[in-house]
Amino acid sequence: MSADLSAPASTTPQRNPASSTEPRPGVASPTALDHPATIAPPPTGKRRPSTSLWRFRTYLYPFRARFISMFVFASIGVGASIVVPLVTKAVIDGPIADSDRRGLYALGLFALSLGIVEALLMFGRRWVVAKATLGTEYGLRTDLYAKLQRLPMSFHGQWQSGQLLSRIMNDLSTVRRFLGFGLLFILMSIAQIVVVTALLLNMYWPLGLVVLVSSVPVVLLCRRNEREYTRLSRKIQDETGDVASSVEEGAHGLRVIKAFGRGGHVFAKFDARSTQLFDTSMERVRLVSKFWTFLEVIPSVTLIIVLGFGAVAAGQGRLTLGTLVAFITLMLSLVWPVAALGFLLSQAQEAMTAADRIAEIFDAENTITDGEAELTEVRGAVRLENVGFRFVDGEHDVLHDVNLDIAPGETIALVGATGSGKTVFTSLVPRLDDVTAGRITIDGVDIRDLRLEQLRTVVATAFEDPTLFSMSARENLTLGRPGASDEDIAEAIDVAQAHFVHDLPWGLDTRIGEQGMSLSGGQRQRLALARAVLAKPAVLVLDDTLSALDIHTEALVEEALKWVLVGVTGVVVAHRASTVLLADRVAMLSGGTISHVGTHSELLDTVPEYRALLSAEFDLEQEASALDEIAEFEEVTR
Ligand SMILES: Nc1ncnc2c1ncn2[C@@H]1O[C@H](COP(=O)(O)OP(=O)(O)OP(=O)(O)O)[C@@H](O)[C@H]1O
Repeated sequence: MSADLSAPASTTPQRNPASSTEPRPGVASPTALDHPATIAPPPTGKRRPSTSLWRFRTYLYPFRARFISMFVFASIGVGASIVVPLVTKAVIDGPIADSDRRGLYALGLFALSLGIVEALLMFGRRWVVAKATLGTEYGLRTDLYAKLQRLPMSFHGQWQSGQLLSRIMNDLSTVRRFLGFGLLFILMSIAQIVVVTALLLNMYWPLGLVVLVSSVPVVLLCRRNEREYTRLSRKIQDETGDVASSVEEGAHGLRVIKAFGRGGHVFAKFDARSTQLFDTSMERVRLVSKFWTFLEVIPSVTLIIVLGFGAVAAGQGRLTLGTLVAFITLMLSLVWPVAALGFLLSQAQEAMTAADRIAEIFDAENTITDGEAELTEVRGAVRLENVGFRFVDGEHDVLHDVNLDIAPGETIALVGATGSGKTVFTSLVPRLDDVTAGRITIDGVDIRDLRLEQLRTVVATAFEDPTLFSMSARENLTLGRPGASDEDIAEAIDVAQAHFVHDLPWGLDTRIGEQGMSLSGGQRQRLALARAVLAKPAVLVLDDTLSALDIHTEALVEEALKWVLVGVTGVVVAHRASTVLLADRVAMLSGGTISHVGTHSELLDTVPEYRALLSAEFDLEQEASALDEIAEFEEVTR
């Protein structure tokens, strides 16, 4: 008997495409577990862990035939292993005592057949169980990933991605190991202990009683260790998540770490977390070692007692030699189930805490839920009515009383100081976050009433921090419109001035490195911009997408954007006068609300704060163009 110790594969979490993921056929529906909770659960669970594991039973249903076969095979196998000592007894007390050669062959053949049946059943059990447990793990993992995709940005802001990674990989594997191995053997061990003890009592009750009494300290010890083992298991699982977070942050932030020469500092932090994990794991090993030692001692002591009393009883003729041999063989067959029970119960505890950690994600409140309304003809009129927003853990509103009417086809430039809430504003339109006050409508329909899939087709967003996925440039581009034609792709590339993709080694089929790190910041932004443009939305939201472009490329992209924004309702976060000029009107964010709306020249004339904001940018532009001139001069004079 061997535990399945296959190491879980690792993966890197990436930002979500906004689409929801449909459950796969043959896999339990995610809604089976998607109970909305009133508040997001804390990272450490307070519920009874066994409840979480029990909830996941629906994932076993598609494989019930296999699980039932597994139990049937295992039960027959255990039955066969119990019958063999009884046959031995019959052989010793019958054919051997009576020198009956034919009887000896018959019983010997029977015992041999039992052994073969047992081996075949073990093979059958392993074969049927593999698909069932891997399928259960697959179903759970798919639904967990789908749930993560549906959860709002506020959830992902609160959770470390390493913790999510450790739950979706390690904890799920722990649950799978328990379902495929631990649970079966706990039940089989208990059944074997009960049946064999009953047989022993029936064979010769005084010795049976000795065996029965010896199980009392085992049960007591299991109960005593249970709480401590659960606590340590939970701690180890949380600390594994912390280590995964360190690795993930270290890998993503490697450039910053190297640039600041903080490798030693970051390593020390990682080392501290790893050491903590090592210490807790050792603490659990110590607990288990003490427990096991005790469990190993009990059967040995029992065996000595049984052997002593058994020999005396056999000498006095109170039991036959065959019965004594069968008694001892049966009793020895209990050593493994009794000793394994401790390990199996620990595995059960571990699986329960793992299930608890997984349930915390399933229980997280999905605040961004699908509406039912559908826009038949999209015009793209966007209206914000008394909109307010506060982060879940925030103490004050980031936005309040925001009112704005954007006509179909109109472009609004959103201008405001750093931290004034521009990014928050842009995240509210595609419902990456939901307003906490007021409402946003598109063509008069509250966006919370719209089907999310339609909303995110109507609204396309390009972010300040352009996330690219580990896939080809083409796949990255067509994320929002998978069926886009080559002409559409070429047009979007043209608009976003992303022609550099054609110079990549395999052109559009070049795989962009993890998080697009093999591209420059400006290239990534242009690709992300092309992605948003390609989606052909009615409402295009650009959150400072021009910030990483040099002045010349920015001018080219801006020129192209003029054409993109024709006939599209646009919200463009702008820092520079040149970007503002793309818009029909400017909305200025100040003090958490839209303080002024008007044309660029109106605001320049009447709002000193606006003037100050843009002139600061103008100064920076002047500085940048001066630097460009110096660079050009150096290039020429080199
Ligand atoms: N997850 C969060 N939890 C709490 N507060 C946040 C969170 N994210 C942003 N904020 C706060 O919300 C405010 C608005 O942030 P936002 O990113 O929208 O500013 P911004 O105008 O886009 O700034 P910038 O021009 O620098 O990009 C800031 O004060 C910021 O600190």
